[in-house]
Amino acid sequence: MLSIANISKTFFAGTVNERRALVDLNLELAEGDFVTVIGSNGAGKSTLLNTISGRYPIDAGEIRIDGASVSKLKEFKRARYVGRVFQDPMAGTAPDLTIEQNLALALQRGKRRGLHRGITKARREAFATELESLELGLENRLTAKVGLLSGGQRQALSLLMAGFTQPRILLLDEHTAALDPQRAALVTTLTERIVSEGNLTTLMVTHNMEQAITLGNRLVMMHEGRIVFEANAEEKSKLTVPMLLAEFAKIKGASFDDRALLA
Ligand SMILES: Nc1ncnc2c1ncn2[C@@H]1O[C@H](COP(=O)(O)OP(=O)(O)OP(=O)(O)O)[C@@H](O)[C@H]1O
Repeated sequence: MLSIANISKTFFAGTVNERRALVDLNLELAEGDFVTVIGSNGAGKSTLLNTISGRYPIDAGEIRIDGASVSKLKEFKRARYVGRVFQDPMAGTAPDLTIEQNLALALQRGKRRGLHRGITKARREAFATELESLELGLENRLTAKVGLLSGGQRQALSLLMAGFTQPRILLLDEHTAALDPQRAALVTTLTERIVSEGNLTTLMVTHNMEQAITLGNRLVMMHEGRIVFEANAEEKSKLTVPMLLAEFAKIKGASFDDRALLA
């Protein structure tokens, strides 16, 4: 479904600031796979997501979605395949639009043709039902500007919107990291629900090893632009945090004060 073959990405190539963010990386996702991605700081996790979304062009290799190469497609053209929720709660929603306007935009993006833009009574009711499931009281605030919401509320809304668009790939980039533990737990539960209800093929970057083990059916560990450890569904079901730490310790040069180890 998503095929990443021998991709490389170097920033500032040939200068003193050269950074090899991805090095000949390969990853295949089957339909419905939910892969958690962990790794040291600067391992290339965000860059991997950014190359899939088209934010950064790759230097070499190929990215295919459903067999078709998207390597040369611009970010806005890939947006119809790719849903994304970032660490920054401010990034996924439009602050000056109301909750219902944000939801309507997301819905429109999912069904590209033959959809009128208006917010009908029926649609407003459908939005309210969806929002009710978040248990954040947002169903009563459909006409409130999204900029007024808390970080956790915005993240929950971003996820709901990503689910609406039925993306071929959902990219989650530390999307619970900026939230307090209670809100992070809520957004984590919502993530599981939206991914499983939509059978969404998902890549989720996290620094939280417990979360990386609990969520999804596969896990990959990155270091210096490469995948250095992988666990399939069966292996993952037996994984523990100490086992992951042991894998991490095998990596030459990985530092023990890395955030990834402390999460
Ligand atoms: N836009 C950019 N310009 C220059 N260098 C970049 C850019 N984005 C990433 N890099 C570099 O590429 C490497 C990989 O960075 P990336 O952000 O992908 O790592 P990460 O695994 O997501 O790290 P973290 O866990 O710290 O967020 C790093 O050396 C980083 O400095």
